[in-house]
Amino acid sequence: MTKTNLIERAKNIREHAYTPYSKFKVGAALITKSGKTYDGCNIENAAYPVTCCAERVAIFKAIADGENEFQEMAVVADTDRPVPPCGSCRQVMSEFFPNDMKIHTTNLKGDVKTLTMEELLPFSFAQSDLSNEK
Ligand SMILES: O=c1ccn([C@H]2C[C@H](O)[C@@H](CO)O2)c(=O)[nH]1
Ligand SMILES: [Zn+2]
Repeated sequence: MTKTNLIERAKNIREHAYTPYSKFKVGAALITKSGKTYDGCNIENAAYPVTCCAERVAIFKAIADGENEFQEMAVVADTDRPVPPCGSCRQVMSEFFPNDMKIHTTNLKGDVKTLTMEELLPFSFAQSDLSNEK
């Protein structure tokens, strides 16, 4: 799958975003090493903090489906600049994405900013940091 196709998938699922509170729709598309795609949109809740971002919906769908090796992700929103994933999503991404994995952040105007996982969340807290705990 090309970067353009992945971005197109993110744009399509963005239409399914459930956003009665913010009206801010986000779409994310994730491709696994084996070539499967998992798309996500943000899903809000009347209890605002319960909201789940598009990126995490896509990742959690893949994990629940038994997939845990990832290749590339695209994220899109109607923003002036390519939409920056939030801190919670960056942390979840860093749990599953290799340091050199590419994340294409984009907007409806077609601006694209591609970052590696390492660039998106440097010096991230990881499983290996827990090793001294008894
Ligand atoms: O990268 C982002 C940034 C925000 N949101 C969602 C969360 C909430 O539903 C709305 C406004 O923050 O956008 C995402 O899904 N991904
Ligand atoms: Zn997020």
